[in-house]
Amino acid sequence: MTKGSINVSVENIFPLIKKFLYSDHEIFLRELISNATDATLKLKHLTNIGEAKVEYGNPKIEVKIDKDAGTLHIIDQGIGMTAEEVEKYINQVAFSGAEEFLNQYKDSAKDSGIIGHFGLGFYSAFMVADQVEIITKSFKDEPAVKWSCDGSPEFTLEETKKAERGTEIILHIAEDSKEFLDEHKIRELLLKYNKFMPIPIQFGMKTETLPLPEDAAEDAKPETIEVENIINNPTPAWTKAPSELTDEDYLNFYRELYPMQFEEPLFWIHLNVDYPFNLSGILFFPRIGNNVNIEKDKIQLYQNQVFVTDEVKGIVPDFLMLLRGVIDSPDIPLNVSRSYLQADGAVKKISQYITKKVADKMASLAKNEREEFEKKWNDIKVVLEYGVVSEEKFAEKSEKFMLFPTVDGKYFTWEELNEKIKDHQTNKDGKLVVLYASHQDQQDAYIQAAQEKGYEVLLLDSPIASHFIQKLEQEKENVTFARVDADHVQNLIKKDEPILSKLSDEQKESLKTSIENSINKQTYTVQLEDLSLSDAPFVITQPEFMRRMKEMQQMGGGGMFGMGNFPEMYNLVVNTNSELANEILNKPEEEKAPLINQALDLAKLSQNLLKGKELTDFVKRSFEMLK
Ligand SMILES: Nc1ncnc2c1ncn2[C@@H]1O[C@H](COP(=O)(O)OP(=O)(O)OP(=O)(O)O)[C@@H](O)[C@H]1O
Repeated sequence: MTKGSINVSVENIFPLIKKFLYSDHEIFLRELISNATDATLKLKHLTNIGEAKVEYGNPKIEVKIDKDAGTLHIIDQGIGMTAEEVEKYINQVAFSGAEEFLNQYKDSAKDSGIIGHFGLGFYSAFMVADQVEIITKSFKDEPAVKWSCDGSPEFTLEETKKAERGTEIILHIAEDSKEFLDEHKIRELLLKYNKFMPIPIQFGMKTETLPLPEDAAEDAKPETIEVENIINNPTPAWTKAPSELTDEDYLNFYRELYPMQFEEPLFWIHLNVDYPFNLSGILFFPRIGNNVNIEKDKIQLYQNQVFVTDEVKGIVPDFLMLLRGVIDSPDIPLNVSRSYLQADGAVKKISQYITKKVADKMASLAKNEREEFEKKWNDIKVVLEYGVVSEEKFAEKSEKFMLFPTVDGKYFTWEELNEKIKDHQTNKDGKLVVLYASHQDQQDAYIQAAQEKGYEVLLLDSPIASHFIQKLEQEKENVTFARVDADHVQNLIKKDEPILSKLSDEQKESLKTSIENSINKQTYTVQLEDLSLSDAPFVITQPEFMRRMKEMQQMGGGGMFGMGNFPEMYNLVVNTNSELANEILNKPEEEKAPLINQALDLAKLSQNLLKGKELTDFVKRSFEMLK
């Protein structure tokens, strides 16, 4: 037996490891299983190239709990180690890695971003164990050895008996880490980190019911057998070529990934690239609608099929954070802080690649499966609008796939829309005015008025529509958007048409004064307009600019500073050519106010602004009038 002391300058490194990595100490299992996987894959490689003259077979990794002994075992059938290799890889290489890590990050250890994702490898075992043993037999014809270390720099190394090739790591679980002797806990960790690792992982046994033979008697009981409980799927969909997969395979994988999601994804994008970086994965578009909260079931990041995190900010562009799925790349540096990640060249390229793939997929759907794409539009528009607003590269490609739905269920691309409305909706200054509603029911009166004039009205109702519109106006020359209630329909698209007025200037002045005296001037600005006889006498409008800035501010970002808290302000458009205007003018002074108030309430009602006591009073008053 050899006794030795690990060459170490830090007096006792293990308590330090434990302390620094405390918050994330469960990763020890992932690290040890990764090592077992590497050892197995190395053997596969060596047998493939004829370097190892042994049978590769169907190796597995076994995880076992021995409650009585207080130990957790990780057993593989990989290449194993000779005494010399243990000396080299465990006593020297692995240790120097751990030491280097500690020296480098001691001071910044509180930045858990660094610690959490640092592959500390074998020595992370000491986060949960007060003694660790390695029993290993190399695939080479050499005796098995046992290494043992109790967390001090002293270790022992001796020959031992082990018939099969491979390595068994035995963790004597420390008093404060007993939870890792709990089956549920270990199962949970295996499912979290190792669900898609490439070598089968066995954890205990399970009972399987055999199918009954066809000619079985009616009361026959099916037979059951005990089989190894394999917890992972070693060949998940993203590791296969898209040509090998059917739609059903993708849907099955989605269910496997998110067992608690009962709704199917709308479509998916298979990512696969190996130059200039290596990345594979599948992104799913769930039904998003106007719900922009992401709490659970996020995109998961893997490194060679080992789960790393579901915090993918910085790697996946922001607008795609609402998607689900998997990204697997060995090229994403995990041992660095978030701010560094965002500046990393490879990571930037990955983000750009993903953006491009999503844009290409959308363009192909819009071109080849237009009808289906239209049906799904409502569920994905938020993501795409967000993409246009936040990613220049995405915005550049977006004309091919952004759709503009109308209030009556038609969908146009920008080009189609432009073609359709350019003759009728260009104003006297040569600007194309795109009309839209944000709420079909609430703005019905305005929508109807616009449609009566032959205008197309879009329905832009996503929570970020105002940001999206703002962006389009910046990008496109001579285009302006106006919500249908931004002004009286006559003024929405100003044309060079002669305006005739029935009232003289003095009459208008008197009408304006009477109205202003009867209403709340803080909220409503009276605006007299010479409209046609059939146009509504009173209409409430909200100027586009003010309203949009307020909305943008409320949604976060953009908008003008302080606008979010600005009081609501409206214009009260009064049609001077209406019969009602005439009535008001000609009524005796004391009868004007009731008439004006009733008309204002009606206008409010059609803008959904009449609420609470005002509404109750209005209804009462209206009933009185019917008597
Ligand atoms: N189960 C095992 N079978 C064979 N060799 C192993 C096993 N576990 C560890 N080793 C050897 O010990 C070395 C050190 O392992 P350790 O986990 O500390 O670092 P690593 O795997 O090289 O890197 P990382 O820090 O990314 O985990 C490995 O490179 C490998 O040579």
